[in-house]
Amino acid sequence: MLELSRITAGYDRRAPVIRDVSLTVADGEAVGLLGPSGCGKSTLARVAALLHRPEAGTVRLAGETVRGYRFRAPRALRTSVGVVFQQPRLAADPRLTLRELIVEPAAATGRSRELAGRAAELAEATGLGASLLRRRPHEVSDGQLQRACVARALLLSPTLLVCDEMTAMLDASTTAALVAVVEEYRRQHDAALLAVGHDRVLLRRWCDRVTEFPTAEG
Ligand SMILES: Nc1ncnc2c1ncn2[C@@H]1O[C@H](COP(=O)(O)OP(=O)(O)OP(=O)(O)O)[C@@H](O)[C@H]1O
Repeated sequence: MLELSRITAGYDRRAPVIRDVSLTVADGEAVGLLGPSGCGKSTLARVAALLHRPEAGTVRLAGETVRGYRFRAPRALRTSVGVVFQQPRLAADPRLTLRELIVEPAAATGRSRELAGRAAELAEATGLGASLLRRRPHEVSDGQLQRACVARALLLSPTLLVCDEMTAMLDASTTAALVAVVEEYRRQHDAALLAVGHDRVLLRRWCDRVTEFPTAEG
């Protein structure tokens, strides 16, 4: 599903954050990625989600070699990856209601009407009732906003989910609820998962395999 080969990436060409890192996630597999703060896990997750162009190395997604990142990535490839970030407040457009936030990826592909029912199902699965769906990000808690971000990430039925510290700012019950939603989605769609985090116990429980950064693969 995802093959990251000898990736070098960062924010300053002279001082890359990650050097020569490789990682593979098989079809339907859940891989946990652990590592100390600042080692570059989020940077690698952003490369995997086609949001950050590496300086060197190859990314293959669903058998295709990735040549463009962000808006330069082909839409079909971009929408085959769902991403959930650590800080929902930075990821979510503050002007949108939670309902609009969930359905926005469909609007970008002209499929809002077709996917309205799916958006409602995902809102229900993530525990968001009608009154919360009418609110904007500043009117809900971090946990409620993260529920909407998970629903949004699943809307276009991705075959790979990248969860970057998805549960870092959540309490135990919201963590359990959102991990259960992701797992149910993966069971139904046979989707793969790359879960980045600090919580070894959670990742061991959640994933088929947990790897330390830099990965054993290189
Ligand atoms: N947009 C950016 N511009 C410049 N440097 C950045 C940027 N984002 C991250 N960095 C730097 O890159 C390094 C790796 O950051 P990254 O967020 O990938 O690490 P991480 O392992 O995910 O950390 P954490 O576990 O604390 O989230 C850090 O030194 C960080 O300061």
